[in-house]
Amino acid sequence: MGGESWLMRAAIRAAGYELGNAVLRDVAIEVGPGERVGLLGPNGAGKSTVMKGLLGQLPYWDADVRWREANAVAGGAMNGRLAYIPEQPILYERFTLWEHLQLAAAVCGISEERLADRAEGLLARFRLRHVKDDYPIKFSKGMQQKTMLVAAFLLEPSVYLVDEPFIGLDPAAVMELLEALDEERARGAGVLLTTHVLDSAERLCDRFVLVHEGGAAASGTVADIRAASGMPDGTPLFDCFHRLTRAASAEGS
Ligand SMILES: Nc1ncnc2c1ncn2[C@@H]1O[C@H](COP(=O)(O)OP(=O)(O)OP(=O)(O)O)[C@@H](O)[C@H]1O
Repeated sequence: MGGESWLMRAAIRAAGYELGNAVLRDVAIEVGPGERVGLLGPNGAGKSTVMKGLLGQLPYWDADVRWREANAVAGGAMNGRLAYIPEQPILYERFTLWEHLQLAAAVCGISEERLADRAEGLLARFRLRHVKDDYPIKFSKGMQQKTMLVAAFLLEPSVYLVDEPFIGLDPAAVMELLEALDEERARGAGVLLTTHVLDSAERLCDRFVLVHEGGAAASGTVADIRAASGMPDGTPLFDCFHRLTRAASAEGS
């Protein structure tokens, strides 16, 4: 995978929206070059909270996040390593699509030349070239999501954090997204994605972290998840997920 050698390891002790009030405890996530890791869990389990914490957007984040490079370990420094593709587009009313890309480039230290070089291809790929001087606030929801995709792919990060990629995009756009992610994986990027579409997750991801009621219910390959759920070989992830979340809810009640 592009000769890259690094590993992101996040050990989250506690995280939440008010200091001392944890909505998430004891969740560990690892992503390496070329890997696709699925962060799964029911509504309210804490998936978006993990993403926000990794991005430094949580008031309460007691976690140890390390990047292991070939021969060194770096703590915390996320700049330029992560790109976030949110489920709900984050857009500025007064900025055109091109200005959104200029802003993303400026924040991440990408030169105007690099922006011009890379953005045109991405706009063409996601079929947005004809609206690059229009205001995304007036776009359809799917076009707004694609605006977020272009901004993220522009950055060429180590890890893509992708929140629910299969909702809101049309099937062609989902294919384009998956192809673009595959090209980035070939470059050496990793992907951490959240989704409720478990059959797609099973097909696409190498490993999984299943969060439930603010904790890790299981993690590993699909075989590990099957073993943790006590289900036989060949059982779809969907059934393992239900077995595990029901068992955890029953224990908690
Ligand atoms: N801004 C916020 N302020 C306070 N609590 C929040 C906030 N956002 C989320 N929470 C709480 O944190 C917990 C985890 O929410 P989170 O959004 O991480 O879940 P999720 O797994 O992403 O759910 P979904 O699948 O519905 O998107 C929930 O109990 C939720 O109510």
